[in-house]
Parts: sequence; structure tokens; C-alpha cells
Amino acid sequence: MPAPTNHFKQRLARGERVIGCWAGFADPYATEVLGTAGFDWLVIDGEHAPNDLRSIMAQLVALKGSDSAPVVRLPMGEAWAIKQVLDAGAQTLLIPLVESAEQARDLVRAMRYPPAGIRGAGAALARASEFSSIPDYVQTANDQMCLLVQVETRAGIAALDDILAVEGVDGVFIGPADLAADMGFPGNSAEAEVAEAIRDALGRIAASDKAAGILAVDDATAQQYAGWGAQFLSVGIDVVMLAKAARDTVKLWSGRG
Ligand SMILES: O=C(O)C(=O)C[C@H](O)[C@@H](O)CO
Repeated sequence: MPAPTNHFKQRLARGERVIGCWAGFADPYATEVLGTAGFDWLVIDGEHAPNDLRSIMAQLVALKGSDSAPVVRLPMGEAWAIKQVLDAGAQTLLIPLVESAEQARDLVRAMRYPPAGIRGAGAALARASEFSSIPDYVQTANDQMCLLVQVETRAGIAALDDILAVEGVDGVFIGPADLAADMGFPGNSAEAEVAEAIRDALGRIAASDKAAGILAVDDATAQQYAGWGAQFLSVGIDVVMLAKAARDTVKLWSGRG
């Protein structure tokens, strides 16, 4: 019995558009709720949500029966953190602030067992191997790894063609907020210069053998990004959804006192 098939990786490879959402409550109960909504993928955000290895693992467990594929974002692409989260059962990683092909190659290697990479062989006690119930996990896991790198600085954009040439990178995600900030327009990814950089980058990624990804928090922007070539498209953030719904409810009733 081989390592679990990464259906999300297969869908990207087939060129399917897949719609996702950010899971930012760092709580398995909230992520389990999201997992019933019908999203194709969910980002368990270890960069900007208060997650740690145990909360990430608890959310992987919560999504085990869901059709929503878990995508785990780490704070940075450190090999030791990648080793831990893969052993916890993650198969798709979103790694922020990638700015070179060398960095991308190092991430590919960190996600794979030797000789293709440097992932430590601890599967015997790992959730990923179902605690050794998958006897050939180490021999079959590499093929199920899905690496999504975030390009979200001017340096990353400049290195995009080189990053796109790296074997083992499955997708490139453009981070609009960080890119806008790095370009001198913090908080304004709709600024013409930033929007043009996003449009150009999504087009170049879509023309490559990688999947293009991005996040939008309003429908008009999401539609625009889809038209520019976004294939794995996140269309919301759970925390923002709840906060907005709560404020709208208060606004609705505040005038009815
Ligand atoms: O740069 C970006 O935009 C992203 O990487 C997404 C953000 O980190 C996400 O938290 C929404 O702001």
C-alpha cells in the first residue's frame, strides 16, 4: 500500500481550476467547518495565523474526511520545519518569500527522501505513514509531494523564469499584499504598477508547466485574477468572512434599537 495519492497535485497537473480559502483560526473545529463548505483546497496558514505544529496536525486530522485538500503554509521554507510538517501528514506545502531558483531547488529537496532529497527518514513513528501501517511509505512518498512557492517581492518576480524552470515545483503563488508592500504600495495591490506586475506574472506562470495561484478577498478581483491565468485561486479568508458578517449584523441592528 503506497503513500496516499495527492489528488490536489493531480488536479493541478491536469490544469483544473481549483477554488480555495484561507483557514486562519488555527483551530481544528473552525477548519472542519470550512471543510464541509465544498472548497477544493484550504490553506492551513502557519505564517500569519497563530499555528504551531500541533495545531497544524489537528487541522490535518479535521480535514481527513473532507473533499477539501489541505495546503499547509509554513512561516518560512526551513528544512527542519518541512520535515516535521510532512511527518505530521501534510503533502502540499505553500512556502512564502521564494526569491531564487536555488531556494526553490532546496525546497524540492527538503520535501523528498534521498537520493532525491534530504527529508529525514522518521516515517516509522509518523502520522504520514499512518504509524508504519503504510510499509512502503518512504519508497512512494516523494511522488505525492506538492510544492507551491510564493513569489511576492521584486526579487522573486525578477527570478520568476528561473523559478519556473525548477523541476519539482508544482505551482507558483503570487502574494499580492507582500508584493505591493515590496513595490512601495503597502496595502494597495490594486495600484496600477502592482496590478500589472501581477497580471504579467500570472500570465508567465500559466504559460509554463506550473500552476498559477493567488488570493483575492473580493469577487471582482478574484474574477480579474482568474482572467489573468490564476488556476489555484483562493477567494476568501475565514477570519475576514466572520468578522465582516459580525460587523454587518451589528450595523443592521444598531439602527433598530
Ligand atoms: O502576500 C500576500 O498577499 C499573501 O501571501 C497572502 C497573505 O499572506 C494573506 O494572509 C492575506 O493577506
